[in-house]
Amino acid sequence: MNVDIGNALASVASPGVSRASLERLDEQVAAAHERIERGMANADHGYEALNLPERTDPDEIRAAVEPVADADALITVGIGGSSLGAATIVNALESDTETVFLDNVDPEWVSRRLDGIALENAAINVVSRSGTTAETLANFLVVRAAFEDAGVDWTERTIVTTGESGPLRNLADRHDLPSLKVPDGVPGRFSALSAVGMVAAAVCGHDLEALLAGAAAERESLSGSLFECPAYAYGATTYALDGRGAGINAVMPYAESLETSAEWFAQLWAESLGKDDLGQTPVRALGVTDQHSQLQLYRAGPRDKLVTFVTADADADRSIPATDVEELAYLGDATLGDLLEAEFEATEASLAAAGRPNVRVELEAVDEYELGGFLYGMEAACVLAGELYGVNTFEQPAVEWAKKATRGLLVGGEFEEAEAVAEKTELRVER
Ligand SMILES: O=P(O)(O)OC[C@H]1O[C@H](O)[C@H](O)[C@@H](O)[C@@H]1O
Repeated sequence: MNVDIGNALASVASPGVSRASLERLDEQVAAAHERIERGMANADHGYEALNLPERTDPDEIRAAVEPVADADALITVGIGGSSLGAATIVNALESDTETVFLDNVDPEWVSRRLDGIALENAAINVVSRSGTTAETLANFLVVRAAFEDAGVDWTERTIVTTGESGPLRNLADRHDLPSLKVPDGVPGRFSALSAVGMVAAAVCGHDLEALLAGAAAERESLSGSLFECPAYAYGATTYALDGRGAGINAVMPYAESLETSAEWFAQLWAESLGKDDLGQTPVRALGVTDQHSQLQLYRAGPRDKLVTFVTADADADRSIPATDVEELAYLGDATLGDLLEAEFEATEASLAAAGRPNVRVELEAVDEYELGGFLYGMEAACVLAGELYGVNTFEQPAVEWAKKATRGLLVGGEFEEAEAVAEKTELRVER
């Protein structure tokens, strides 16, 4: 990936960061890079994620999915980092395999998605690092029962990706299911370039080697200077802008195929950096659609946000038919791709003209190689930002309270968190 941070400079935007400030910040980037390189060399927890291009074995993944390589449909059961990386890759690329990601427990939605799939030749990709995540286990039990009700042997259609122990590992062992191990030392949100994110890609027939090659190329670009490394340029610029008031980062891909990547980025950024009262709030947006939705706020609302445009050269285009409607004649000489490109450039310039900081992240295409580079690059940007914030990038203790409250509400027992639910302060306004 390449980045263009020109519209984040103080000469363009407020808040903005001066080139001199970036040059001073570059000294911290160099020190952070040394820590990152050390962490990678030692395979330390979290930093190990940046070793995945060398650690992930595509042959091992393909061998595990071989029994279901012919699947017409793939149901991925996981949540958070155990779903979003896979969904980003699969939703970005074309495949004949119908894919469903069950990462919520909304009963109507789960039923509608399941009822819409012919289970006879479908496969189940169940993913959970801990093997204990309530939503994933609940959905897996529901999906398994649906297979049984359809008379389909789920044990012949299920791939498990989980840790060395836990309920899912026990299930895989008990039924001798094809299984893969989540990589040690890699938090879920950083695991897209491992079996966690790539089993789904393998079933869909995507090029795993190209994904990893793109990531490896991004790995090679990591250097001690933000002026030489796109990932660090992005991580350092977002950190500097947050420190100057841009506490919100709206990620706005100009490609429908990259919409899910904004959801993946939101977890990566929020769960890694949202600690110690610090962190930048990711907002998911989509170009051109949000030009007719959120752009008003981005251009004329509070000066508290950065817009991250993600662009990719599309390989397919489509002409806009000529029309005799005079007001629309200007469209008839263009293609949809021309219109999308013009709208992106106009929106980018519109924000710059209003002094609103924005950054461009450029992919040369939406293909496995570029996707691998983007996933790796944003992960490296996040690791760098975490070093600059001085937070523990790789843990997420704040998500545990709600889990305990949920357990307490469902099973009772000694969960003070559940008692807090009963003590909610109310001020109801009813029709
Ligand atoms: O992979 P699992 O153990 O099922 O965890 C799935 C997700 O839930 C956890 O609560 C964390 O918030 C995420 O970082 C993680 O990716």
